[in-house]
Amino acid sequence: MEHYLDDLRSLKLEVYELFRQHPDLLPPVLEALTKEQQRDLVRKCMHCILDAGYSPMFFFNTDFKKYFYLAELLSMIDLSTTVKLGVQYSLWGGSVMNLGTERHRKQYFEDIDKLRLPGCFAMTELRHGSNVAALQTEAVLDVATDEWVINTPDDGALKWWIGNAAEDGKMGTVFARLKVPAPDGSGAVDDHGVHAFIVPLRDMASHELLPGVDIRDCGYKVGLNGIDNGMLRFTNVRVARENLLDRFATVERGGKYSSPFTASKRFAATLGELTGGRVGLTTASVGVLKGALTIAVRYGAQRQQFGPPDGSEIAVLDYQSQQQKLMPMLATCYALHFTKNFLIEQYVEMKRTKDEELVADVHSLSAGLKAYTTGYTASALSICRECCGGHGYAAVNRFGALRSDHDIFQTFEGDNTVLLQQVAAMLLKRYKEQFSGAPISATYNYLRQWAADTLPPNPLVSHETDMRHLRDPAFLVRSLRYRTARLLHTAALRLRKHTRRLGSFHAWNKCLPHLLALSRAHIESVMLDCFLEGVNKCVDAECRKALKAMADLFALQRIQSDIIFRNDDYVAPEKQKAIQRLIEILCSELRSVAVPLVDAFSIPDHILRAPIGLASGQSDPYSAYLQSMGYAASA
Ligand SMILES: CCCCCCCCCCCCC/C=C/C(=O)SCCNC(=O)CCNC(=O)[C@H](O)C(C)(C)COP(=O)(O)OP(=O)(O)OC[C@H]1O[C@@H](n2cnc3c(N)ncnc32)[C@H](O)[C@@H]1OP(=O)(O)O
Ligand SMILES: Cc1cc2nc3c(=O)[nH]c(=O)nc-3n(C[C@H](O)[C@H](O)[C@H](O)COP(=O)(O)OP(=O)(O)OC[C@H]3O[C@@H](n4cnc5c(N)ncnc54)[C@H](O)[C@@H]3O)c2cc1C
Repeated sequence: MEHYLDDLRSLKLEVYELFRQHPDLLPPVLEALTKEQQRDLVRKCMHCILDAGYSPMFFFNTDFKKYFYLAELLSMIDLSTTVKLGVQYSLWGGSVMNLGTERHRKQYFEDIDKLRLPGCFAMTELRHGSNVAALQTEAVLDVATDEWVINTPDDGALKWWIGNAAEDGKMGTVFARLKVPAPDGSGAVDDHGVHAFIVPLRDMASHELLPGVDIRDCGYKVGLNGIDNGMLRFTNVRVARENLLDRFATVERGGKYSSPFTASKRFAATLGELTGGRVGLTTASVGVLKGALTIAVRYGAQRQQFGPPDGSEIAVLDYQSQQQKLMPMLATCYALHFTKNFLIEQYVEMKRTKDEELVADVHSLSAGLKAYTTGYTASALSICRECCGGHGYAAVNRFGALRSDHDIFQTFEGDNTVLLQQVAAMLLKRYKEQFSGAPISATYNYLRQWAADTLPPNPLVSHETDMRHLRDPAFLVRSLRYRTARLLHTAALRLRKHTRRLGSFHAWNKCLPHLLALSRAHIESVMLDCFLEGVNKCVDAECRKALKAMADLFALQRIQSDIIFRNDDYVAPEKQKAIQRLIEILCSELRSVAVPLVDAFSIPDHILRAPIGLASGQSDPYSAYLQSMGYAASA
């Protein structure tokens, strides 16, 4: 394992060194580029990475840990480049490799890998984004010519937001309703639902749009303007029958459709292509969170404002308000660090075994963690900016660009609210299984003893205020599991009650806030488990002490802030007060090691590029900032 960590460390050093040698490729923060200039910069960045031998497709195909680590490394370099690479390799490349068969892999892998074949992942339409099953683009088989005829039936079916489409994409994986003649010869058409098709968009030589393909530019966005998102309309675009990505369903010459899977399993498999992108977005978002905290903690540790009448001014990080904003965030960042590593391990195992249970588990965990992480990072970016006061608002200190670019992480690759519901659905499914005696997979095995967990603790425990007890991992783990089990049990009861009267769809909607709370509770429970495993594996005593303090703070803050723990007297009032006191103590303790904890993210100054947050600025915090604003360097 140690050897592999060295491998990742050298990847980090090499990639960051690459950008030290090419500072011109780092997006400027002092001047606003047009979208065309940003797109050009992204193309140069991508080629620089590929020319240096970092082939994302090779990593994607052979070493997922490096692939996803590359996403984290690139996130503080430029999110447009990160996402554009993700579109090319995770989505366009991934869909061809994983929804297609050996024939498609042979035909396209090399050109996709070498960026000779820039491509798109055309799923979303104007009227449907989250609801993939309702997509309307159609692919009708013309039996006479043995071709699919791809059409956009109306404006609502215009493909929208498609990355790489407006300028660069030569081809795309287009998600369309597969329609073939009904086998009974009646002349009717069978609609087999959404499938994936390879559709050429532009001439390989002239780059002109092909007949029947109309592409418009989505124009300026809130951020990520280095990506050329486009709208696509197809008018009788003809592609060979072989262009159906036919790993999960086939159509023979003459139009016979067959699939070894049920429609739902086939749909799940098609959607499975999105899982890798969600893992990638999670790791990239953790990278942004680490960067934002590095800036805010370093700045807070040296920015002085006010002080006692008889003394000098103090660092703003010495104020409890600042500590209680940033230390729980630092703890959550470390929790997410360990959990995204767990997710990647699970993803690698899933790709190795193709185990159905694990596929479902990883779908749920990746959906939940992508939603949790990107939502947390989005709010953290605002809090970190605010913790830096006015100087956090200077473009040169990067919070603005990071916030604009990262914002959409909460929506694309699956809207967060929609994805969290996938977690609740999975938990309810496992909950029902446990009563039918079906095996419960690893991630959910704490549901096995949910009955015990949902019982309020005996009064001795709910009134226990001893610090050792409050920091006992058994208490912390059991509390978060109790919350999930309680929410799951009551959600199942409520759904059963309301379904009888409202039907399942409206019952689900009536319980939606409850279900979203259940999903978040589950994700936080998994995060604490991963965090404590990371603590136990840490060999350095000092480091382990700091990690344990953060793990305790992470869990205690969740217990302190969630009303459910007081509803059932799980935590009595005096225990709640003791928890609050302990949180303040832990924040104060962690403040003293906060800078080493963000230094440990080891984001070099030439990548961080925020003058108020540079490691080199710790002695004289203003010199780098003054220089960046055009003042001469201090002697
Ligand atoms: C080198 C650098 C690398 C960088 C890498 C980092 C970046 C990564 C890439 C970033 C790219 C960003 C650009 C953006 C691209 C996009 O946005 S692409 C489009 C994204 N769109 C979506 O995500 C659509 C979201 N909607 C859905 O996923 C589905 O519609 C749904 C909501 C999940 C399904 O809803 P519904 O129709 O109600 O069906 P269900 O009953 O819920 O599901 C049916 C069954 O399918 C299972 N399932 C669903 N999804 C998956 C999955 N992903 N994997 C496996 N299984 C799945 C679901 O559990 C159901 O199963 P059963 O219960 O057993 O029936
Ligand atoms: C910059 C950018 C790049 C993109 N790149 C691509 C790409 O390359 N390829 C591609 O195919 N797509 C891409 N997309 C589209 C993206 O995948 C969709 O925007 C996303 O899937 C959400 O769909 P939507 O925008 O239609 O929102 P909707 O699904 O309409 O959601 C709108 C609101 O309704 C809520 N909502 C929807 N359904 C429910 C529900 N069941 N329960 C509760 N609330 C609900 C959502 O939470 C959200 O707040 C991109 C989008 C952007 C902005």
